[in-house]
Order: sequence, then C-alpha cells, then structure tokens
Amino acid sequence: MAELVFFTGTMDSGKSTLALQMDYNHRAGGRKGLLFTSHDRSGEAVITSRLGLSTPAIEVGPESSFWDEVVRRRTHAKEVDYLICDEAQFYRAGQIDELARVVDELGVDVYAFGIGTDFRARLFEGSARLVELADRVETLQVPTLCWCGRRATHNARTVEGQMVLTGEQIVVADVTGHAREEVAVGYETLCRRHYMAGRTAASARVMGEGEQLLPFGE
Ligand SMILES: Nc1ncnc2c1ncn2[C@@H]1O[C@H](COP(=O)(O)OP(=O)(O)O)[C@@H](O)[C@H]1O
Ligand SMILES: Cc1cn([C@H]2C[C@H](O)[C@@H](COP(=O)(O)O)O2)c(=O)[nH]c1=O
Repeated sequence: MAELVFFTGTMDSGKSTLALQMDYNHRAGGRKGLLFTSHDRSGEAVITSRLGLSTPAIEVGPESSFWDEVVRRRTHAKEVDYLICDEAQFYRAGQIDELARVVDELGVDVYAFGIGTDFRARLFEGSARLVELADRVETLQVPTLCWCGRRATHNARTVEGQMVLTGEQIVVADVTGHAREEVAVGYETLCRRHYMAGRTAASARVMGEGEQLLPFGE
C-alpha cells in the first residue's frame, strides 16, 4: 500500500541527507523515483545535504503539478514508483493535496521532507497540510541543539546574531555555522524557552555565565 510520509525537524537536522539516502536505497532496490525541491540553499533544481551530497531535482514552483508530472511520465511508459519531495514547507496546500492523490489513486509512495514552522513559529502552508494529510509524520532522530544544550525545536531568524520577528516568510539562508558567526541574515536553532525569550547564542554571550545556563529540570 503506497503511503504519504512527512519527515520533519528543525533546520540542519538531516532532512536532505535522509531524502538522498531514501532515494539511493529505493533506487538500489530497483525502484524508479522522481526528486523534487523548492528554493534549495545551493540554487534551483538540486537537493543538497550539508554532508556534501548533491543530486539534481525538479524545481517546484507555485504552478507545478505533481499529478500532471507523474501522469505525463506514465503515459510515456516511464515507471514512477516513488517521489522524494524536499523543502516541502514551501509547497502550496493544493500541491500537498495532489501528493495525497498521487499516493491514493496512482499507488506512488511520497516521501516529503521539510521544516514545520517558520521564524515566527507559525506553520508553513505546505507543512500544515502535510500534518493534516500524511499517513505518518516522523521527526528526525538526531537532535540539533540550542546553545544551552537542550534539544532545539525552533528555527530563529537572526540579523547580525540577534533574533528578528519581522520580514518575509521565505528568506533562503543557512544556519550560522556553530552559532558563533554573526552573518547578516541567518538562522539559529533554539529550544522553546530561548526562542520565546529571543535569546540567541550571540545575545547570551554578552550576559554573565550564571544568567546564560538555566539549570536542568528548570
Ligand atoms: N562535517 C560534518 N560532520 C558530520 N556530520 C555533519 C557535518 N556537517 C553536517 N553534518 C550533519 O548533517 C546534518 C545536516 O544535514 P542536512 O541534510 O543538510 O540537514 P537539513 O536538510 O535538515 O537542513 C547535521 O545535523 C549533522 O548531523
Ligand atoms: C525558518 C525559516 C527558514 N527558511 C528557509 C531557510 C532555508 O533556506 C530553508 C530551510 O532549509 P533546511 O534544509 O531545512 O536547512 O528554509 C525560510 O525561508 N523562512 C523561515 O522562516
């Protein structure tokens, strides 16, 4: 039975790596798949992992149709057994509906990968629809850490190291290395309490040691 699975986690939690591993394993098993992405950090029409892997993919725009793409290929006698859909948070709700239809009516497995919430801690349109429709939602297993050592759960946007809450929802940029580089616009993964307090690694550095580290169990 084909399924729609949403793999989610913070930025830098290994989603694109897992996407490319899934593709590799399914291909090695003799299955035929299509890879999709949208606004990858490295440019258009490619899935890149920070571990150094990179594979061409079909760029998804607001008008892209997964249904048409799969039907067109099948009409030309091309097999399509599964879809790998990276950066799925950027897809439109209607495109996620199409992915569900591809699973249910064409028997194609769909593996979608993306962050859940934006820098304001609001669900992205694509992620919200995936949570509503997926057969399974799986959280990436290797946690990213907040500067305090807790599991990071939120994606903060930073400007010169300081957290910001205004701006466009989509701004393609990277996590700031070891949370020590204060590049102009970047992202930093934080635990909820430091996200809610707006406290990034850079802002914590200017505070006293005792104030920075909250005791465990607090
Ligand atoms: N130099 C490295 N050595 C070991 N692991 C690394 C290295 N660089 C990145 N990683 C791993 O890759 C993960 C990021 O993978 P990636 O697929 O790019 O994340 P995502 O797509 O979720 O943003 C990091 O959480 C880390 O586990
Ligand atoms: C939180 C947040 C992120 N983005 C962008 C930044 C990156 O280009 C991608 C996430 O990529 P990753 O592979 O998961 O690291 O999303 C954004 O545009 N808006 C946001 O609020």
